[in-house]
Amino acid sequence: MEFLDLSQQISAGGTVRLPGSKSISNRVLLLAALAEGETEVRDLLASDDTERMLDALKTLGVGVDALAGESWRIKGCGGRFPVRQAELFLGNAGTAFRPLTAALALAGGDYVLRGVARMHERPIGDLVDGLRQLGGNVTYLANDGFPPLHLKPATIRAGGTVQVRGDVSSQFLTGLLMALPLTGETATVDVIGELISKPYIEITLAIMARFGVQVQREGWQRFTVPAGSRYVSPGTVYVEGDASSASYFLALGAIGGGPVRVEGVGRDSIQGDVRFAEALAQMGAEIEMGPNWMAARAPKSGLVAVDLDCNHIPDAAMTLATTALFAKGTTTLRNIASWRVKETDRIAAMATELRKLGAVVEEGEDFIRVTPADLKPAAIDTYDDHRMAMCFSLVAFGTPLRINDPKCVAKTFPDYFERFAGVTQAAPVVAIDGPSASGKGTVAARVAAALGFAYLDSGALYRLTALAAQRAGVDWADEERVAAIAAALDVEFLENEIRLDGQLVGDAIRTEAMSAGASKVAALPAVREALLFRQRAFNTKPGLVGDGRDMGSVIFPHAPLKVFLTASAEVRAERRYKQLIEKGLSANLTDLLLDLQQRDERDSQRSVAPLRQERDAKLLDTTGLTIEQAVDQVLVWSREALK
Ligand SMILES: Nc1ncnc2c1ncn2[C@@H]1O[C@H](COP(=O)(O)OP(=O)(O)O)[C@@H](O)[C@H]1O
Ligand SMILES: Nc1ccn([C@@H]2O[C@H](COP(=O)(O)OP(=O)(O)O)[C@@H](O)[C@H]2O)c(=O)n1
Repeated sequence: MEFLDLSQQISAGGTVRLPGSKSISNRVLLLAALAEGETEVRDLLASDDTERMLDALKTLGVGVDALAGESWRIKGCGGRFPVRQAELFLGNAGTAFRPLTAALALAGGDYVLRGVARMHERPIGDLVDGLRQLGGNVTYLANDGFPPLHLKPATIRAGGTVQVRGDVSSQFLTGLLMALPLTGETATVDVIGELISKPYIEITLAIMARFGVQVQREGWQRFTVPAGSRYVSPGTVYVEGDASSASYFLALGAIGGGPVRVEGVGRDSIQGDVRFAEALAQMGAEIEMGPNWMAARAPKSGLVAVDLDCNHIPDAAMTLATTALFAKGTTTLRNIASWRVKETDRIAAMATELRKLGAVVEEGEDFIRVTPADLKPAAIDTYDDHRMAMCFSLVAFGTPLRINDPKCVAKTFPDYFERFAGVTQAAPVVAIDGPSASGKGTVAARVAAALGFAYLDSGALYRLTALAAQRAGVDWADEERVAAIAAALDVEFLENEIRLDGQLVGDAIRTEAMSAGASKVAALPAVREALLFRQRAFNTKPGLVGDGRDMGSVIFPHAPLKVFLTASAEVRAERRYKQLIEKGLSANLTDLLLDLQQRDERDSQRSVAPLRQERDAKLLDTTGLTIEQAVDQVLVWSREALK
């Protein structure tokens, strides 16, 4: 599985131009297709969900032309799709599936609508019931109440009243409302139960109005589409930036110092999720807003927990769940039952993954309660849910972490992690690589102490793996079993000692036998893979000095300073000889030189992460240098690079 490892972050600040809103993009595309006349849609969101809608419209015979940038020209079909029989695949795009179901059921053709497996688990029965009340001929192709669906031509009962439940997904009401003008008659929708996510209905009504259809609304219970309503292109439509996407960056500002400014949505937005900013303000964040922008910064006294009804911001509320990890006290997010029928069961997913990090979480049918704790590194699963991936990126302010399947963000925000990197600053790494006994460990430990950084002796992990394998009677060449041992190593790095399975092993791993064993197990790709995240998890604040063979090439490729430390083989053999003798271990200079040359050869020639000087690494030959001189040089470079 693909993954993305995030280092611990130190600060956040800067400006992000947001991608277009998903909710607005897909509504505008559908209404532009149903309208009379051509519509130019500017700043459309480029993502999986909008691609599903664009593909569907093309399949239905609607003229769809890509213009420069993220602009599209849609040739409206005046309420009648040219293609009368088609099979559509809509992925996991709820904002495409629900409204298209409604529009196509009333459009009088023969259509099959399918999605990915998760889409087939997301309820649609309430919408289908509404469409059947109008005479729509809709059949379930698998399970009752769920996609896939077969829509057949039907005689639509014009006029009258349709009842639809409002407490499962507001997208049912959105779908019905957008489709009703196709009947040409007066139609009224009565909402049964409390209508959730009302701000999304406001978006629907605002966009319908933009295309010339005024819905009359009595509270949130009754909506009437007048007879003779028809969609007419307004010419050009600009899609606002995505307010849900804004939530991650505002939260970054609130957690990481800020200010982080988002452009594309602001005070004048029609999206309900802009009210996420109010929730963040309640947590103490300092919020500023203009017509088309918002900015957040951290409060001096720190964020505080909230107890909040989140019905009006169901998507952005997820961002509060991970922001809560940085707030004092226990945060409770209420009235979020709709999370359970989204891309995944978001309450369950959120609780499971937060617990992996050490947070204390309580979940109920329609709420989640999060109490912060000392966060520990973990690999976070994202459940093919873009928002899970984006929410958990915030956790990097508390601990390094791994995000599994990070590309799921493509649903709404394909370059999210690049933008994230653009406004955050990671804890820096000084990467020191080089051959055996070049002085890496000595120099790295002293540089770390001088900078106040943590120190990673990566070679020790390979030595520990070799020792643990030997103790378990596992051959150093048995890749699978050695990798399993590496993955499960129970290690504790103390000030000047190392514990393996509770026992002190500082000297046991330094013997020449273990040097040879380490270099053998280090050549096994599965072993290196197993130790990858464990090493990256050392990248905490304020920073890290790591030494080894692949610190700069594989483990920390973005390290602001990479040093390649070396010395002549003879000098290195002498150094190692002295080191061993001082430790009271036996040693033979000739054997040491030979062994070291063999190890250099094996480390340089292996297929994975071979020892070599990276192009962006600075070379330091310590053959004629004292330790102090070597340390001073690396410190000079560090101060330059970390400025
Ligand atoms: N100029 C120098 N720089 C670093 N170490 C040196 C230097 N001169 C001698 N040494 C000694 O060399 C030995 C090997 O260094 P070490 O840090 O263990 O190397 P490595 O981690 O590269 O295997 C140590 O005993 C160290 O004190
Ligand atoms: N990042 C690293 C560190 C060590 N190693 C391997 O582990 C062995 C022991 O590493 P070490 O740094 O403790 O060895 P010395 O340089 O101290 O001799 C090396 O010979 C390498 O084969 C590696 O492959 N990658």
